Amino acid sequence: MRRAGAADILDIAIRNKAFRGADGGLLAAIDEVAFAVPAGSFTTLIGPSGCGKTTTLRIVLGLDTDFVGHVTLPGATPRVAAVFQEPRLLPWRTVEENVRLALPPELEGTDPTDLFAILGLDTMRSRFPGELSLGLARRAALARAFAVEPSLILLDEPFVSLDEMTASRLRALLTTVWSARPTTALMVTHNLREAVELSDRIVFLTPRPATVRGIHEITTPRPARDAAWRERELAELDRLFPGVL
Ligand SMILES: Nc1ncnc2c1ncn2[C@@H]1O[C@H](COP(=O)(O)OP(=O)(O)OP(=O)(O)O)[C@@H](O)[C@H]1O
Repeated sequence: MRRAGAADILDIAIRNKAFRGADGGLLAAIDEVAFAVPAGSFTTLIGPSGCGKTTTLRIVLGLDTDFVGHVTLPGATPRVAAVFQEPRLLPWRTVEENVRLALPPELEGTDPTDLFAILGLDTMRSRFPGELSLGLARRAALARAFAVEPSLILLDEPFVSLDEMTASRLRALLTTVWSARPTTALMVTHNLREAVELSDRIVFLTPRPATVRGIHEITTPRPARDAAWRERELAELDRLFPGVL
């Protein structure tokens, strides 16, 4: 069951999610994953490979409705944007056209110049996706997601398969664009360093079938999260949640 509500938080309460295998048997993917993402916060979902993270995002997106539980989306008229591992840009459209085509009717004609500037895409507007590196294509996907002024943005491993320098630059750009256009955000990652750099809260999942192992709040302001702070935070998380590193 799925219902959209007027509350400003994202409320996820998945009580059970199973897949039917080719042999007809059931594979339990999620046992109980229940947590809230406060309005305007950045929450990260982290857990072992195959534990049910993408399944959770697909349920929140409404792409999978075959589960027990409920999801309440934030905003009086929820608008959800998603950024996937593959940028999923239309190859026959320019970067700017890709962004403009995603706009809902009420935002049609909105000038994306500021957004392109924040994301360092000013000179890429008339390029086609095939002319972009993976890092630039991911920036274009971020521009498209933020352009729709979402009440919720979902990010599924948006920095995976990038070299560390490109990923680090993209993380900084995400922080900048998210600060300029604050919205409720839920990201899935395998990378705990990335999670502590970006998040207000981290939700740790158990191996499949997923349950919430624990939730860690981070109150340190992002500009104060320097290398020394990050190492201390990671050590603390390893103490609280052994094996997460
Ligand atoms: N359509 C499907 N049919 C059958 N099983 C599926 C389907 N989608 C996912 N699964 C299984 O459900 C479990 C959870 O998958 P999911 O993709 O959500 O995990 P994940 O935590 O995102 O994994 P990863 O970290 O490797 O990306 C896995 O065992 C997966 O094989």
